[in-house]
Amino acid sequence: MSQRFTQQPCCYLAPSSTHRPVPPPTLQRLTPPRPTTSYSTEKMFRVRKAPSEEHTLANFAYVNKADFDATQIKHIRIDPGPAHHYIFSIRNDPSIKQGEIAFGVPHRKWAVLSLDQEIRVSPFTFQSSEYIGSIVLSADFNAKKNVTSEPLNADLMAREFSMQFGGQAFTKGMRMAFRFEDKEKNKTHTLSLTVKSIEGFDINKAAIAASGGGTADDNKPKPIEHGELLPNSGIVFDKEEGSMLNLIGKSKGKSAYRSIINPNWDLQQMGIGGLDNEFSNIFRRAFASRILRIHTARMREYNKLDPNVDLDELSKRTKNFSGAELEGLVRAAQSSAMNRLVKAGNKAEVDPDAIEKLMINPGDFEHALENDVKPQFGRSDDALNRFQSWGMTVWGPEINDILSKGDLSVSQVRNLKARGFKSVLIVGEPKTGKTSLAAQIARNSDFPFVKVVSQEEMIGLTESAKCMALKKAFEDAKRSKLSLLLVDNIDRLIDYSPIGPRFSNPVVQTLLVLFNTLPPPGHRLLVLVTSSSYTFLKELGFLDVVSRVIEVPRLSTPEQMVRVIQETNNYTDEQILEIERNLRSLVEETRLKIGVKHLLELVEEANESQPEYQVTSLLEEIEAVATK
Ligand SMILES: Nc1ncnc2c1ncn2[C@@H]1O[C@H](COP(=O)(O)OP(=O)(O)OP(=O)(O)O)[C@@H](O)[C@H]1O
Repeated sequence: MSQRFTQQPCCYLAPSSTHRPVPPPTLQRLTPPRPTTSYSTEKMFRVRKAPSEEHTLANFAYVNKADFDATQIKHIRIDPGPAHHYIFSIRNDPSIKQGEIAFGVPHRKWAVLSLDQEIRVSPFTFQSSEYIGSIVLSADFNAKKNVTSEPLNADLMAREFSMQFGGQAFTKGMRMAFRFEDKEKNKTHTLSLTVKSIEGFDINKAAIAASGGGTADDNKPKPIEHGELLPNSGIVFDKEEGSMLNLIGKSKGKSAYRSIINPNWDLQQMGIGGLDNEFSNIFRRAFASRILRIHTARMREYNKLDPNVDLDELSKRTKNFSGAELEGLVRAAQSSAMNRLVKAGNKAEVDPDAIEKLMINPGDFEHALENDVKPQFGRSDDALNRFQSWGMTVWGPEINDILSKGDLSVSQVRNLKARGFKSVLIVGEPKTGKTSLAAQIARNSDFPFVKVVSQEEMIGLTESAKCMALKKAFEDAKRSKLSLLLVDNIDRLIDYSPIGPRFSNPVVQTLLVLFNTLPPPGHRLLVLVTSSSYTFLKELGFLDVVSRVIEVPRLSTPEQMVRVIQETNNYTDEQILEIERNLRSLVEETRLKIGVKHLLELVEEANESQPEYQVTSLLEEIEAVATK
């Protein structure tokens, strides 16, 4: 039997009925080894809007066939700036002119693209290790007006998702819109999704391992940054933090553990047609035999560790954990296993054979990782997400400019040879989006250690305890080789009050010392600081210790304001025109300027009124700001 995949074109079994026509994605044939990215046909394109909502929902980037023929090129890579790139699947659309590339709003927000921006685009091909075994998506309603408390069936969503997007490219952090129809209830829901994590597998290595070659590691799923979705990839939905979404079903939630290969794994159905049965069986066995195997000395000694637990895999997932945190993790897994042996009734009873029956399994570690122990060191991805609750609207070139300046500081720190420390002050009026932009720079940096220091974590601390906490945050960051610390809202950290003015001198002095101390040799640190009190920081001497100042402006034109309002998806095209008309005269009369966060807050407030008054209410709120 040949180990190679056959050469016939393969097909994807399109769903028999979906609420909207989904173009059947053609799955790439698997021919090991797959070529890597080719830059030979790199071109410059201008960013445009996706022509319709349907285009946005199909999750592609759209180009003219004369530029890239989508029957030949499935995916592209765009390079909006020197430090980051994004991958999209493409479709041809005759309404897109040559030299143009169109994206829906979620994609533009994710890749921080402004309309008319010029970007470099090249064809992209995934490697054989970049097939998606499972993907975790966090979900929320795409607009407040669509919020419902009725339960949404995550299994149904997972099925729809794989039908709609099989063969497409997905990347960690990617945002997208997803519409699905609950046929039982005859309802359509539109959600916004963010890709939280992806596990990939190497289809070629797995085949080799299945026939006895390669190493044990070859057929394990591994976290990957991006990959191609197979119609049979495991799909798990989490609800976005703070979302009203009520998910039910097996495909939901953090605790849902789904095997990378489900029992009905059928390569024919996956669209990888033309394989003989023998190969399919070997392939299926290769994955069925993989499950996690972990051991810890004491537990193993007493035969309390399920042989399916895999320490190698676990150590990869916990590489940022300290010794104490690892110990805590093992203990949390133990107590999860113990809980299974406790019968809950009127009074809790422990199974009399608990000691014999106690067995710590992979699910216990999974549970402990998700719920109990989070590393002190590592990336504060959750915190960064929280700072961008409304996403990023590129309301003007100013945003790209700010992010490029941030990227430059990131590259400078990365390229420092010996030891290095740079700090960037991100200043602007209140509610202009400073923290969110700092979070975007942190996200783009891809540094292994990213931590946030904010007043929220220091509530209730005395002045000296606060100084200690700050010292510890800097020390922790300096311990890692390449770190980024986001010191959010320094004004609040130093208890600054313009009346007086008052501030905490010990905290200021501590920060000045910390900003003046280099990390140890071989260690590099970038600190991003946000503030609304430029003049005061200048008086304190802060500007002498920071390497760069980035200013975040307010929105000052009706076009910028309309763009932000439009991207909330709360208004019809007619309503947007009405808002635009009114804003034009208001801005002309009052020279109104408003921060992006402030404007988004007003949209949210206006949404609380009856639908027919929402536009009036929004305009009144904005007018009140303008005339204050
Ligand atoms: N282009 C943008 N730049 C920044 N934030 C944006 C942008 N587009 C949308 N947003 C959203 O606006 C909000 C900005 O809030 P953020 O806390 O960053 O503002 P801030 O200036 O730090 O506020 P404050 O002065 O109250 O501390 C976030 O929810 C973010 O998702």
